[in-house]
Amino acid sequence: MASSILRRFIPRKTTWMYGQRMMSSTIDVSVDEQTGIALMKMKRKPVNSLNLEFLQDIRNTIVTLEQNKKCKGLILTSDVPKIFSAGIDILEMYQPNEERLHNFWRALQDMWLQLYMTPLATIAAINGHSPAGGCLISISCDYRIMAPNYTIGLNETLLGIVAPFWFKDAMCNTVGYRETEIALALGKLYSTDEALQKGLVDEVVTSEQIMEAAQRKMLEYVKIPNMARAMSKQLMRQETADKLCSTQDSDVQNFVNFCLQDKVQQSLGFYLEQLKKRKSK
Ligand SMILES: CC/C=C\C/C=C\C/C=C\CCC/C=C/C(=O)SCCNC(=O)CCNC(=O)[C@H](O)C(C)(C)COP(=O)(O)OP(=O)(O)OC[C@H]1O[C@@H](n2cnc3c(N)ncnc32)[C@H](O)[C@@H]1OP(=O)(O)O
Repeated sequence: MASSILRRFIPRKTTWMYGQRMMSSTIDVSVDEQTGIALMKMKRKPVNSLNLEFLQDIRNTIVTLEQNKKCKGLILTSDVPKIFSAGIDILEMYQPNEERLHNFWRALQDMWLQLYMTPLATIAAINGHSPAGGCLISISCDYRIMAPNYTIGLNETLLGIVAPFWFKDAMCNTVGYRETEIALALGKLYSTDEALQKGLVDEVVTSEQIMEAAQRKMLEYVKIPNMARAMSKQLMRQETADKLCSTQDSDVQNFVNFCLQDKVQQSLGFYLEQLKKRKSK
């Protein structure tokens, strides 16, 4: 069901499958073949930040699950306490190797296209903070359930960087144009309650209840005839995905040019310093 454009990219194999379990160093996946529901836990310590290899692993996992005829739905969550994902690994953008920077952004694009357009039903069980790239993963799922007392949002401007148009589009499709405009300008990180109020997440339950709630909601999704559900998703999302598909190379070049600017490097260095200082307080 994912567009033929997406099928062109054959990902590197780094995920191993043992029966109904798949393992890599950063991801743990199990598939319940009775219900057709897969559970993917991100476990790239300390904060599930998204580096090149982790992005490839996430994408490979989705591709492998799509090929499993028994799998209909995917629940994404974190195995790292209190953090869903800290977003892009800032060290990929700070003082980068230019070739790796190209590959990194391409991997982020490809992971996003795979997740956003997957015919699998997807639910994010957001059991921790979810800034920037973490928010992107969440809003790319079909449904979001979040635990209380965490934050989520596209906070890029706080780092002196800009959310690319496809982050913006995914956010607009979730909370609407005006809310996205405010959120991007201010680098807004929403509390769980605010996120629920704005429709950035669909449900709030305690951390203890989140997996049960995700399973319950997923059963609703996988009960719907598969092809009809997947085609409805495609109907809603294809236009947004195509916008990136048709400009992937120039988007990579824009990103690389942007990152290599002295001002951007200074901002990223400053932000990393603040993160370390915050820790030592
Ligand atoms: C017109 C437009 C033109 C051009 C545009 C073109 C292109 C666009 C350009 C750029 C787009 C980039 C899009 C970017 C997306 C992103 O995702 S950027 C990342 C944003 N993420 C954050 O801001 C999160 C920062 N982290 C935190 O807030 C906290 O760490 C946390 C709340 C997630 C967790 O808090 P704690 O549990 O207290 O943990 P610590 O803060 O102590 O962190 C532990 C450890 O991890 C390091 N770390 C944290 N986050 C990151 C990260 N994202 N990347 C790398 N490293 C991270 C932190 O520094 C600590 O390290 P150590 O001190 O232990 O070494």
